[in-house]
Amino acid sequence: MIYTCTFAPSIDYTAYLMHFESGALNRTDEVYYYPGGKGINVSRVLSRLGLKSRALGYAGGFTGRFIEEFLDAEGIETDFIDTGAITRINVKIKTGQETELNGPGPVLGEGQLEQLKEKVAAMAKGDWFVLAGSLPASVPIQFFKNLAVRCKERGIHFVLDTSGPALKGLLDMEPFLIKPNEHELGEIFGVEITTQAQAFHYASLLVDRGVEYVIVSMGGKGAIFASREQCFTAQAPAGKVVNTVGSGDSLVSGFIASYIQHQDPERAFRYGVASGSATAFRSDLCELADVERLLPEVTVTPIDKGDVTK
Ligand SMILES: Nc1ncnc2c1ncn2[C@@H]1O[C@H](COP(=O)(O)OP(=O)(O)OP(=O)(O)O)[C@@H](O)[C@H]1O
Ligand SMILES: O=P(O)(O)OC[C@@]1(O)O[C@H](CO)[C@@H](O)[C@@H]1O
Repeated sequence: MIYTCTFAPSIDYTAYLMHFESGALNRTDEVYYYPGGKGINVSRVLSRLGLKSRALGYAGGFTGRFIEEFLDAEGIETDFIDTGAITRINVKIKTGQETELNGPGPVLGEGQLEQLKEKVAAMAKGDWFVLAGSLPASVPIQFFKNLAVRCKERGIHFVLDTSGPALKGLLDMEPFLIKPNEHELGEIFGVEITTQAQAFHYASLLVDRGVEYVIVSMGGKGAIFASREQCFTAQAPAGKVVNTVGSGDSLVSGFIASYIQHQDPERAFRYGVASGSATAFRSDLCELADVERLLPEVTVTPIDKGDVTK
């Protein structure tokens, strides 16, 4: 079973308008309400790619109910722990440029953390635990480390897609896959990363620290893949960008979906990049047909590890 875990889900209130002026009354043209949060996006894309998953995490209030009902209507199993508070609404403003306003995550007590621990304890060898999205700063990093240790001990694939101090704090837990974007990777090392060569250099340092697969997503510039054995670059296909929210999560889903079927990292990487771009070219997340159509347009090139320089 694939379990996704979103500590801070959201409703993504996505508004399209021609111009946005800060400090003025703006009226929107079209609006959409999507269930959001990185783990939830991973579950939604997996479902579109034909894979079952169970969405874990924390939700509450009328917004939490909206998310559960939406996922239920899409046939996605949920098992959220009640926060007793209203789950955040994140505002995504689309004017050609993309502006985001993300709310704070929930405040959690020990009992609520214990409940998640029990769910992870019940997972079995070969399962996947995808911990994605921001993690509340109030939860001690040791809590997440313990979850990662549990995954390692039980042969559960631990996929980590978070940012900031939580990402930095969990790198040494030997996750199976991490997928920072170029900014998140730069944050780990306190540098700015703009080229694939730089991304390779720093991704390789993470592989040396024990991460099995590192994918660095770079928006329209594509992505890079690094592991102990192989390195690849991928060029993203060209297309009309509509909404890139969730494109990174779609990359993670596409990778997992293909990897489960073929255990081939290169093939999974290509499928992941096609999934990421397919989402960038739609208002909501990608559908299987979009991914299959874009797949031949993704160029994956092997890189000699010896050629990886800054
Ligand atoms: N402008 C674009 N054109 C083509 N493909 C894109 C574009 N932006 C994103 N993608 C695709 O989506 C993948 C992930 O994008 P990105 O690096 O923006 O992820 P991210 O920052 O983690 O996104 P999010 O956090 O919103 O999910 C890229 O590797 C690429 O395949
Ligand atoms: O605030 P976080 O948890 O870092 O990111 C949350 C978020 O921006 O990420 C998803 C896209 O990846 C959106 O659905 C959601 O609104």
